[in-house]
Amino acid sequence: MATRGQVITCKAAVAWEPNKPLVIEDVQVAPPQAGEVRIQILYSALCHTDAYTWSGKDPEGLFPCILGHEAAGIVESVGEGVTEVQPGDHVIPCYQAECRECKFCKSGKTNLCGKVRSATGAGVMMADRKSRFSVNGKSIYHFMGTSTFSQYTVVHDVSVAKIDPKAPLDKVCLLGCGVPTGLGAVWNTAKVESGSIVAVFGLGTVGLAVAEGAKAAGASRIIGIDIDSKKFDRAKDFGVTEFVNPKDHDKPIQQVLVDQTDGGVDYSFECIGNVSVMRAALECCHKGWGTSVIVGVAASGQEVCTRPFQLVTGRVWKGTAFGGFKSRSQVPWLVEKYMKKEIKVDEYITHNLTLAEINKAFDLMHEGGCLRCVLNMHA
Ligand SMILES: NC(=O)c1ccc[n+]([C@@H]2O[C@H](COP(=O)([O-])OP(=O)(O)OC[C@H]3O[C@@H](n4cnc5c(N)ncnc54)[C@H](O)[C@@H]3O)[C@@H](O)[C@H]2O)c1
Ligand SMILES: N[C@@H](CCC(=O)N[C@@H](CSCO)C(=O)NCC(=O)O)C(=O)O
Ligand SMILES: [Zn+2]
Ligand SMILES: [Zn+2]
Repeated sequence: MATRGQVITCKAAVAWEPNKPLVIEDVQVAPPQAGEVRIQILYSALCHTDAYTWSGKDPEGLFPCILGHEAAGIVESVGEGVTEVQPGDHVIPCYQAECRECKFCKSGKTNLCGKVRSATGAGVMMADRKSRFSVNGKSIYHFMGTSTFSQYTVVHDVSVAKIDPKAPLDKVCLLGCGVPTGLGAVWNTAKVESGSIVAVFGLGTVGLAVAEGAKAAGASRIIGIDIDSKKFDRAKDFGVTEFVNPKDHDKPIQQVLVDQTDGGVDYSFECIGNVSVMRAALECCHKGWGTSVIVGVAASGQEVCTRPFQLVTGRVWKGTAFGGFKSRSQVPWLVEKYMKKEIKVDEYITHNLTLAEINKAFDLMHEGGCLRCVLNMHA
């Protein structure tokens, strides 16, 4: 390829400062070093976590940076020693790496991987602790090891899932974050059994994917909780069987749910990032066995609390990152499930815009009607 080994200048949305509009810049993207992969990003969706870091509330947020972590593209070139992907491969960048060698990967107990986490948290690449992005010589930080709001990005080889080239990249880009997170929270983290009563707090993409996963797992009731009643009609298509708006009740929402479910739900999922709701989600669980899974990402300085008695009496509090899925191994499997129409993806896409329209896409995210907005990165 003509660009192999060369610096590529391309368009990217740069977050120069928290909360200031992203700026489409000509960005220089350095060639991949050993163990790295340069990807042409074709489609990138926006996730609530991008907005969270952009807002300045993420303790790991670094500026200037290139956000974005839910995307799909084609490998442009690879660095020395990269064997599992080659130029032309269709891939999904994975913010949760999978090296298959570290203590975490070998534990059999978690999907977290320790190999590159310190570098991705510091916005740099492992090899030299430097960024591959710059604008007129000024270094720009990476984000979550993916930085997909750029036409080209560089990621670690342990952070790339090779997928079926027949899969439509404008759709399967969603399998980089929100949909797997919700499905996996149910299937891997909670392990919901058939007949269970499930409560889902927050009916955005992640909450709807929880509902979809719970329906597939055979849940008998799936109660959707959201402060926006307009969410319910759409939620029914994803498996939600009942809807509760906390604003319609004087009692705390946990009490409302306990009353409606003969003592509490079997499983609850917090898909908002609000620590008060996290508490409610735990406390609406059934005494003795109810399990609550935290999926939402809360702002710096926020802490969860409850009476320890809630746990003493058998409720279990858990959290999940990327739904517990092993990224490189299982993202291709999720793509296959989509191709066989076993999981929804298209249904989560409510808007399609271009990279140049990225600020409008973030505005849409804060409106109730938007689930996922997919950006065409080269239109
Ligand atoms: N753990 C992970 O790996 C992971 C992965 C992806 C996203 N996330 C996080 O999951 C959360 C949800 O993401 P999303 O993209 O679905 O977000 P979203 O903004 O689309 O959805 C959130 C929903 O919560 C509702 N809501 C807000 N406040 C509420 C309240 N007090 N009570 C009830 N409902 C309320 C909103 O109306 C909205 O429907 C975010 O915090 C995101 O950062 C975590
Ligand atoms: N940097 C934040 C934490 C953000 C966070 O929890 N990220 C989730 C993925 S959200 C995707 O939309 C995650 O996977 N966390 C595990 C990890 O980052 O290793 C903070 O510090 O609060
Ligand atoms: Zn995300
Ligand atoms: Zn690992």
